[in-house]
Amino acid sequence: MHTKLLSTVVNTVNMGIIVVDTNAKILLWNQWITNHTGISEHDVIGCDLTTAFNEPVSPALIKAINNTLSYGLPTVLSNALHKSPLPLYSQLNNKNEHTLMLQSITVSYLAYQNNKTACMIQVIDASTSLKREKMLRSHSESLKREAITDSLTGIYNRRFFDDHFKLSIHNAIRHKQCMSVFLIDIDYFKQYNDNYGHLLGDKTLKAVALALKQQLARASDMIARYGGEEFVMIFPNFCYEQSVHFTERLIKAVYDLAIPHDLAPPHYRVTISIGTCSGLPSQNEDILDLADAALYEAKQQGRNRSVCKNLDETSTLCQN
Ligand SMILES: Nc1nc2c(ncn2[C@@H]2O[C@H](COP(=O)(O)OP(=O)(O)OP(=O)(O)O)[C@@H](O)[C@H]2O)c(=O)[nH]1
Repeated sequence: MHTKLLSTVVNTVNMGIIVVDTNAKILLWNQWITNHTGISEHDVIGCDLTTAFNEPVSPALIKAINNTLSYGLPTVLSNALHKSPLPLYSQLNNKNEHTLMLQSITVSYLAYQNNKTACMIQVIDASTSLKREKMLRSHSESLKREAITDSLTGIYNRRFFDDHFKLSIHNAIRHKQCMSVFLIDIDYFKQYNDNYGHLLGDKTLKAVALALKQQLARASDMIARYGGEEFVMIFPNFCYEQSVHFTERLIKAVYDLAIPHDLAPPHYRVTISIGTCSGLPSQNEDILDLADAALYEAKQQGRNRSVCKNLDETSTLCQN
């Protein structure tokens, strides 16, 4: 009665069980293994494990069995290193396509009646847990990405900028390298929204963000949405003279989008103003505050222009 119950359990359990003797001859082969090989227990009892399957068994598993039998200790085959030690198929129909099952295998030492010893191979289908793990990893990566991305424009958001800015200042001071900060603001954007509506305003914000982003050439350069219709760029190892030339490119890139703006004289199209500050920073706020002051000056001077400040010489250059 008890033996029958045990046999039912062994053949119902949702895992593969193979037991081999000290000569690697098969003593037990449960229904799960049959389901995933198409080979019945009856055909393999007494056969050598290496010949029971019609395909090769991984040498790592043979080694694990030998080790377990020699030292009486269990062995776990990591499924990161050994994906499919046994020729098992999740769905036998797929056998022709050779989609082997991903497996987690544990080899255990068995000591039973009259000092007999054997080795039990337990197999779990790791495909589902690996798939779940992969899904969770990709979900957590996309959550991380979302947390630092501005949902409207797809560029980095203010949160990312705040962290990145601190790190950039730290690196610039540490390596004694100049850096540049650019604050970029769309001109007369309130009037644009009032005249064309919020939806078109959003579309224009996206177009401007993309045009600005396309000007970035180095992986180390960063653009983020600073707030509303304002953007910020941080360029490490980028000095005053370079930033002066670069602002010209930014202004032209947005001007060339040729987005009509009937309430923005004298060009009557969407333009930007830029305030920049470059040099070797000393304190976090200095460089950003100076870029902000430069942006204010650019607005005061008529917009569609940049004002560039040099932190090292505290000189200012205005361009239009
Ligand atoms: N469509 C849209 N508008 C936004 C968004 N965020 C901020 N704005 C608008 O941007 C406008 C900014 O207006 P202001 O700060 O007065 O600046 P401005 O009209 O561009 O004037 P200047 O900067 O002086 O040229 C406001 O009308 C905000 O509602 C957004 O996500 N979408």
